[in-house]
Amino acid sequence: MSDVTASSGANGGLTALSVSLRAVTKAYDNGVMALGPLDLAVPKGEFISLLGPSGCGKSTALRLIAGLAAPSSGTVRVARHEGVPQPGHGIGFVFQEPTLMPWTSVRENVRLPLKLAGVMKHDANARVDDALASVGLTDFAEAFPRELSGGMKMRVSLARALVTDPDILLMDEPFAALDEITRFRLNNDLLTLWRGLRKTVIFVTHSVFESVYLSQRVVVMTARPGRIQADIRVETVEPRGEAFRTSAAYADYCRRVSAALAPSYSGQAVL
Ligand SMILES: Nc1ncnc2c1ncn2[C@@H]1O[C@H](COP(=O)(O)OP(=O)(O)OP(=O)(O)O)[C@@H](O)[C@H]1O
Repeated sequence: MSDVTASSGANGGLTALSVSLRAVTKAYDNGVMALGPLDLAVPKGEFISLLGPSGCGKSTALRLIAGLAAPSSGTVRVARHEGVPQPGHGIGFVFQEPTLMPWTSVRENVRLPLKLAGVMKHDANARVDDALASVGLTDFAEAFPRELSGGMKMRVSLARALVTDPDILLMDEPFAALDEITRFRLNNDLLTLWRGLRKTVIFVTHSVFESVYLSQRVVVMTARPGRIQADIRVETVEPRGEAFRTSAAYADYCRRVSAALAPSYSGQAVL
């Protein structure tokens, strides 16, 4: 039996947990066993990365958490705000492709989730302005997507995910297509945002370096069907910055995470 539950925190024992997956599996209709069994508990406000080989089920895990797909077995629980109804069900999703509407402005792209939730334009405006300011795009509100660089388009996508003030931000390889300099900059800006907003972030990446730089916890998954190979806590002086990126501690964490990933591409037994 699968069970997808939205808990308000007062029930379901999820007071401190944002997301809880218990013995979750996912088999697609074509017979592909994509995931699991997977157990994962993410406390509120934590920034975790899911790292694993291509096709191990990382995107599937995000889709299950977002309620875009149902597990084949097991339980997915997501804690929600109490009281105020949340457009977007309290979850913001950022994909690798910014998927912006090319025919309209940055402002209208960011307003879309509020529009879909029936929020009137004059009520939405202040929230759109806040979201644009949070990603440094105030001056580009009236620009069209074609006028933006790849990094700026990704900022619009991030603003669009933030505009509903979700509790949880799911990010599926958002910076994978960007050049390294833009990626580093967006990494830093994302960390600044996270420190200010303290949302729960579940960040999918293929990059060991990115996962260690960004997250408090790196969850390394096995090859398909994805299970947890290692769960590594990254403890360092906050706030993180270039000093961390070039430190011996950072290199050491990267080595540990790479070692945990190794069996999934070398076929070795798990240590
Ligand atoms: N809708 C679907 N129907 C059938 N199979 C699917 C579907 N979505 C994903 N799969 C398969 O499930 C497995 C896991 O896919 P998923 O996209 O979750 O992996 P991933 O770890 O995110 O991959 P990548 O890192 O390459 O993006 C893959 O083998 C994929 O082909």
